[in-house]
Amino acid sequence: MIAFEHVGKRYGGRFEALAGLDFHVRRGEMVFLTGHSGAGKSSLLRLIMRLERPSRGRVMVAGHDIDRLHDSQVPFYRRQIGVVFQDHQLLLDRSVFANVALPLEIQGVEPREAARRVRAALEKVGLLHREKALPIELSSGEQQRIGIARAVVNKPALLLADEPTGNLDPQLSADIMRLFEDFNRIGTTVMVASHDLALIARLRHRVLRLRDGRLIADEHAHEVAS
Ligand SMILES: Nc1ncnc2c1ncn2[C@@H]1O[C@H](COP(=O)(O)OP(=O)(O)OP(=O)(O)O)[C@@H](O)[C@H]1O
Repeated sequence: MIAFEHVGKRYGGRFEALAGLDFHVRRGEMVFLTGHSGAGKSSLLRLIMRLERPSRGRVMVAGHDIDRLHDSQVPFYRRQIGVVFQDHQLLLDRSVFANVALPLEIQGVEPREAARRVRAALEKVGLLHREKALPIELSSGEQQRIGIARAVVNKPALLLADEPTGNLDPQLSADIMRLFEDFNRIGTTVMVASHDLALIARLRHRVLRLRDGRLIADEHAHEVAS
């Protein structure tokens, strides 16, 4: 699903945020990405989303070198990736329903079909009963669930999350990670950047560890546990 081949990223021509990255993520895998602040986790995710382009090497997603996508193909490409941010980035003056519907609205999905898909996504994150609420009326854990519903409403093959539990207490963080596991179980490839080492260790998935822009460990569940 994802292949990094000797990938490097420089910002402003001098600073190397990522260097010599080589790894593969198989379709259907769930992977954590960890490392200190500034290690390059967000940069790596931004390369996959093609919000940034590599200074070196190739980023392959679903068999395509995404650097070779024509500008006109990029919006279509991005729509196939669900993205969850730490601060969920919900529109505060729109209902829960409208927030989750937004990606479908942008694509021009027919309203009845969109409503069906929005409700299915809300049901998966356990918040169908809050569809009329405004984001401000929800707890931070619930807001993050809405962010996840919006990310999956398109049924993306790939789900990326950048510190999705950054602001949540341990119990809510575990609940959110369990949701990612649910989507992974139904076939979605999931990559979650997180610095919550205790939680990551408990969940027993593969862990890619970055330090100063380099991959210093690629640990599979059995190695993490031992
Ligand atoms: N657009 C940019 N221009 C210049 N430097 C950048 C840019 N984006 C990131 N960097 C730098 O690249 C390095 C990696 O940053 P990145 O945000 O990818 O790390 P991170 O592991 O996600 O950190 P954090 O957990 O703090 O978000 C940092 O030193 C950062 O300052």
